[in-house]
Amino acid sequence: MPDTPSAPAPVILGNEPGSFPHGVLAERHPAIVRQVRDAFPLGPERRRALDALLVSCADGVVEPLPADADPTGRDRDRWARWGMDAYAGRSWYEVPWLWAESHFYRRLLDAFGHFGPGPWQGVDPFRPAKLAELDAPETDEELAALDGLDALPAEERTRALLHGSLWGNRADLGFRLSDPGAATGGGAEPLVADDSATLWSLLPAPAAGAPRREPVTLCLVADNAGRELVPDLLLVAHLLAEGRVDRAVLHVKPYPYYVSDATPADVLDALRRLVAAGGTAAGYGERLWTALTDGRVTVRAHPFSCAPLPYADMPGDLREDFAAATVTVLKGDLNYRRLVGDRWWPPTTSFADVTAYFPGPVAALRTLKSDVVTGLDAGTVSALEASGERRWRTSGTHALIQVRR
Ligand SMILES: O=P(O)(O)OC[C@H]1O[C@](O)(CO)[C@@H](O)[C@@H]1O
Repeated sequence: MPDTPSAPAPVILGNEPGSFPHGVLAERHPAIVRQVRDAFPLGPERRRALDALLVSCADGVVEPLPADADPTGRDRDRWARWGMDAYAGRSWYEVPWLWAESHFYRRLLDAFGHFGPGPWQGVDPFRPAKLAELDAPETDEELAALDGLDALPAEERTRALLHGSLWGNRADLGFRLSDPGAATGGGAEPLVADDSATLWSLLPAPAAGAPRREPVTLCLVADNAGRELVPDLLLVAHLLAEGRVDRAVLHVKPYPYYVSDATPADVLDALRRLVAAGGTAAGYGERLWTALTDGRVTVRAHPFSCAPLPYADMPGDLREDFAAATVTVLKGDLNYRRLVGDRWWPPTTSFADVTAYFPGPVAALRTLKSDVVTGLDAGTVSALEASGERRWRTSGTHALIQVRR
């Protein structure tokens, strides 16, 4: 029996040296700043801004967004609503870890000049790494392997594409920065929760000759670009082709975020990659291209997708989007943190209870890359604890499929 929480668990902070969140703030963030600094021929002003961010990461406090951080002024208002007034002046390590990480990326883009005006306005500082991943031989191999799918029975093909999308979440560039081995470990890794049968009960394959039913809409809240987004797109194309889904809304980030998170530009890159791949992959790519042009698939980049807050705080228009979907599938670790709240839940806490606020059926497809987890049964937790694998929560070697109808 899952445990119903009697009160919210403590929010995860990054203030404990030696903990995973502390390492992200103290080590990963400076490494990301240096990577961006080295990847572009930035002028002195931008380099100074990035160096100032490095100093701030080491021992600084959260500062209000400067007046020139956002030419439209709208983003400053948003950050005010998202907690800036409460957190400005406090240490990066003492505010919620989710907030600190999310805000770091906003500051990094600022320092880089992404919000302009200037030559780097609109440029994605992570694009070189994203494109390298999309062009890697491993991507060719993964796409060529799709040719073998046609021989599989329909249900196995669907399962293979779901698992491709799930484990594609291990391909996360920010993750690899500090743990290069983690994303490449071979072999099928164990699922710690698998509600895929519930997912398919929400998206059944239409039986031949069955009466027309209500249109089925899938909301897919994407995570990383490149080798995660490609299998996400394949899954969407497949569900459309099978008639399990009539329409799909793909949510991506409005600006570069958490190194490899997908933006609209990344959707185009991935789609072009599919279409150019030939074979079965190109067939999926072309189907998706058509579905985008006829409106069955739409792409949305909502500002809240880059908010430093849990989905429980989502605004009304986004709530309506999710409420209109037959099911919303959230990809990846960060979306999971935002879905269940980035808290020290006991792992057996009921997933259904902590997502009860979500405006409709919701599914999480996630590899475990941070401490938060819910919805595990007690036996699974004991087995994980007994396995001697200290980092099962954070190493990306385990995954889950959780669904709340
Ligand atoms: O790409 P994903 O699966 O959302 O994972 C990103 C994860 O990486 C981190 O930045 C560090 O692990 C987490 O904060 C975040 O949850």
